[in-house]
Amino acid sequence: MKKQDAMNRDWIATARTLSQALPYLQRYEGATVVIKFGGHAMGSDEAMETFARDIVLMQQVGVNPVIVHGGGPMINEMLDKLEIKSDFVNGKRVTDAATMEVVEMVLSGRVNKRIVQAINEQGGRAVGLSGKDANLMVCEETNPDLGFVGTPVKMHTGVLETLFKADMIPVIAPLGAGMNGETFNVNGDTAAGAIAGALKADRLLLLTDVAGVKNADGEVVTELTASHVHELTEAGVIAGGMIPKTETALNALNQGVRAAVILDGRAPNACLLELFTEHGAGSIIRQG
Ligand SMILES: Nc1ncnc2c1ncn2[C@@H]1O[C@H](COP(=O)(O)OP(=O)(O)O)[C@@H](O)[C@H]1O
Ligand SMILES: CC(=O)N[C@@H](CCC(=O)OP(=O)(O)O)C(=O)O
Repeated sequence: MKKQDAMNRDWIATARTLSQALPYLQRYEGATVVIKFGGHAMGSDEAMETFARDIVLMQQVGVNPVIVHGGGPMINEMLDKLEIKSDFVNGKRVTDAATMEVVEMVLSGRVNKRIVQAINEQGGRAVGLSGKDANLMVCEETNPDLGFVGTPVKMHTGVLETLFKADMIPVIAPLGAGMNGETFNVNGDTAAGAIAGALKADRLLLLTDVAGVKNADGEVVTELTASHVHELTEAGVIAGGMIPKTETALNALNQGVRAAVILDGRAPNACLLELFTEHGAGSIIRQG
C-alpha cells in the first residue's frame, strides 16, 4: 500500500510538471533555439539518446531546434591512431592540410551521422550538413599561424529556413567554406554563435561538461550580464575553455540573440529543464 502511495505521488508530480510547462511551451512556440553539443557532452550512448529525445520533443512542441556539434575528443582519437601530432593555441587546433582532412572526415562523417541517427531513432527527421553546404558559413583564415582555422564572415541561412519549413532538424558540423575553395576548421562554439547570430535565435544553448559559469568561490552564477562576464574574465575566474564560450555568448547577444545559456550537457534532460521549467539550468547570459 505504501509503495502504491509513493507511486501515485510520483505520477501526480509528473502531471504537475507537465501542467506547469504550459506557459513555457507557449513562450517557445515558433522559437529558434541553437544548441551547441560539445564532444565532451556527447559521451555515452545513453547521453546521446536522452539528448536526441529532448531535441525531438522540442520540435514536437513547435520549436525550431538547430544542432551545431563539436567533436574535439573524437578528432584527437583519430589523429592519435594516424600518429598525427596536434597542438592547440588559445583553444583552437592548429590545422595543417593533413589535419584538416581528418577533421572533416571525423566531424562530417562519424560524429555528424551519429547525432543524425540518434535523432531519427527517436522519431525526428534530422538532416546532417556542414557549414560548407549551401555556403551556410563562409570563412576567412583566422590567423596564418593556425593554418586552416576559419572565422565566419558571411552566413547564408536560407538552407536552414528551408529545413524548418519541412519540419526537419539541421545537424551542423563546424566546417566553413573559404572564398578560394578551401575548407576551414571552425571551433564548435564559434560556429554555433555565428549561426545563432545570423538566425537571430531566441536562445543559444552551449552544452558543456560543467554546471555553468562559476564565480571565485566555485559556485555557479545563474544569471550574468556582459559586464559580469568582463569582470570575471579580467579577474581570471573565467579561464581556459570557458573564455571562448562566454565570448561566443556575448558576440551572439550583440548580433540580436535574446539570451545565451551555458549548461551541463551531461545532466539528464538539460535542454528541457532549461527551456520548459521554472528551475532553468546553468548560467543565463543576457544583454545588461
Ligand atoms: N569560471 C569558470 N566556470 C566554469 N568553468 C570554467 C571556468 N573557467 C574555466 N573553466 C573551464 O572551462 C571548461 C569548459 O570548456 P571546454 O573544456 O572547452 O568545454 P567543451 O569541451 O564542452 O567545449 C570547464 O570544464 C572548466 O574546466
Ligand atoms: C578550430 C578548432 O579548434 N576546431 C575544433 C572543432 C571541433 C570542436 O570544437 O569540438 P568540441 O566542441 O568538442 O571541443 C577542433 O578541431 O577540435
